[in-house]
Amino acid sequence: MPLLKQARPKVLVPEKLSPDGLALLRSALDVDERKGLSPEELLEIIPHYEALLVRSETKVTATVLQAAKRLKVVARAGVGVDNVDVGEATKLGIVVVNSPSGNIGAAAEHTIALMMSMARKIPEGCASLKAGKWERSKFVGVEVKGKVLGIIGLGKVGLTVARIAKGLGMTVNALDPYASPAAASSASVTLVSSLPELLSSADFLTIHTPLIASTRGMISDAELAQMKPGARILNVARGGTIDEAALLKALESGQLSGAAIDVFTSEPPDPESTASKLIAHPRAVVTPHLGASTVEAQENVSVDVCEQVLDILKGSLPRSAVNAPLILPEEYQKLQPFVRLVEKIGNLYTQHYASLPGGSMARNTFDLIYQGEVASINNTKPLFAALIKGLLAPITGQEGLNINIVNAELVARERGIFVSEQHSRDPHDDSSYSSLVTLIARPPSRPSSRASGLPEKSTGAPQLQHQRVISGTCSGGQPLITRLGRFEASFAPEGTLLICENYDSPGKIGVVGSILGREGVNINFMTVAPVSSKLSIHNAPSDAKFVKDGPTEVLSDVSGSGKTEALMILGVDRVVPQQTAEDLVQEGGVLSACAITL
Ligand SMILES: NC(=O)c1ccc[n+]([C@@H]2O[C@H](COP(=O)([O-])OP(=O)(O)OC[C@H]3O[C@@H](n4cnc5c(N)ncnc54)[C@H](O)[C@@H]3O)[C@@H](O)[C@H]2O)c1
Ligand SMILES: O=C(O)[C@H](O)COP(=O)(O)O
Repeated sequence: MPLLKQARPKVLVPEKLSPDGLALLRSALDVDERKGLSPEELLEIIPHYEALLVRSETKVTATVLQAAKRLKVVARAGVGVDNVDVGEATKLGIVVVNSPSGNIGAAAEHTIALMMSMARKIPEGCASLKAGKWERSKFVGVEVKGKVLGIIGLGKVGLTVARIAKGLGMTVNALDPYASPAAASSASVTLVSSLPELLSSADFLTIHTPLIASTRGMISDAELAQMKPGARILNVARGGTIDEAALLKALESGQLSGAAIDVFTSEPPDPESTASKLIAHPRAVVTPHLGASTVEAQENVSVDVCEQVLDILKGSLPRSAVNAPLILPEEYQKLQPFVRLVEKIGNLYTQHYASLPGGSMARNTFDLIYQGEVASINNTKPLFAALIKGLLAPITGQEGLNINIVNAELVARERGIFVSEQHSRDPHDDSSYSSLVTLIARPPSRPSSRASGLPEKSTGAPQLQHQRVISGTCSGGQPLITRLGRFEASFAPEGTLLICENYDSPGKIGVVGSILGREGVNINFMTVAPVSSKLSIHNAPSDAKFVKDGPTEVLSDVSGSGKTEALMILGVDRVVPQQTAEDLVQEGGVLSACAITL
């Protein structure tokens, strides 16, 4: 029989990307280069892809992201992610990565190239000569040496521009409320405290900020009027930071001697737009968003983001995620087994306790307690995300599967789930394990259960409600459940399990086995979990902790029957029908039977 070939993840590349990065992808993924897609075509094909690689042209809108059913990552081969709806991607659990430093040098050199071109009228001289003319006196320029360069945004590109400009003999002033004074001073840049101060001192003004609320339209009529008459302006950052109509007016009036622009509010500009009039102005030096267009920069950004795409599709964390927390690879290695454990604990919680009176989501406030070695992990975001995923996966289907460190907090907030994470390095009571993770569901307080509209039904057994606790550890890198409610357990949370609560009496196993056998359900393994003699959980809301409890008999006889209870956990080979679970209670005499799949 021919072997079924497993489908490889698919990557859509709708823009020109350097082949160096794409070559890395081809070993593991199907790379689909589809340049020139219309927005409608993109929307139509995006459901087939696990990854999308773009530059600044493709508009990755909320509609595109919502249509992308399998998308795990949007990779921006460059810096600016303003063409990606990062908020929507976060909601959907799609990681957005970029290449924050691959094209800094290219953008800075392009800025300097435009400044020199504008100062020395290179484009005009070149065009004139190509037109067969020899016009020398018409193209007299100015020198930059000894002039003042004003920089708005002293980030990676801004600082690189500043260093080159210093080398050209310029004085450099900068405005950036978040810039490091040490970095500015080491580049001999004077940080000024206000925009008017920067504008009035600059012979050349250059913008190197992202396009955000505080920078949109930051240079308009009023600001241009504050500049020295005859000053020159540059924008190699983002269209929209300078008001194009105001800039055109300032060029026409002669307030500005020149403008050098690489980026526009709409790209490519509409032929009827103000931007197109600006482009046509004789004292404007313009390029079609070429700041990052060097062979070197394109290789850098392509390799950078393609490596990250591979990481994400392998299940690791990328190094430059725009919407995910930074977790170092070595820390992640340590976390990984516990991520699986916590997800299993959450999943087990919902499936097991949802079958009890009151239902799982009657409780929405949890304590997640890390004890022993695991408590030394500081960045527990992946564990938090795993818990939310585990809790919700059994009741939300596809949405549950899409929960990850990108959107876990948002999802938890939207669903009103509160988790208090607690670290305790003190040795825990069960010292046979080096690490222990415990989930405790707090009983709903009266006002909040009313507010949530999910009142918990009384089971007539308040002690049971107080024992919604699951503990686990990692043994040989594999998850192991060590406590389920009042019972001291030891089972791997894998596959289909039947969890039966019963009185610990001879012959019970045989009865259960024969009922299951009658239904064609095979038992793979069985383990009995006695009532724990060691631990109990006190219901302290904010500082839940383990304490030694009273005499064992009190715990063993929570039902008040005088008999000893135990939990029987059976690993079975197929899903157990609800009717069979009911038969186990009716005919088999077990107290409760709950079938779960982990
Ligand atoms: N034209 C191109 O091809 C090209 C190439 C690379 C980068 N870029 C663009 O250049 C810009 C800068 O890139 P970067 O890598 O230096 O980014 P960066 O994040 O390193 O630097 C941006 C700086 O702007 C500062 N800033 C933010 N708001 C500000 C405000 N209101 N006033 C003053 N400063 C403010 C920040 O503090 C930061 O220091 C981005 O918009 C990027 O997309 C364009
Ligand atoms: O933000 C960036 O990295 C630049 O604007 C480059 O854009 P590009 O990849 O479309 O050239």
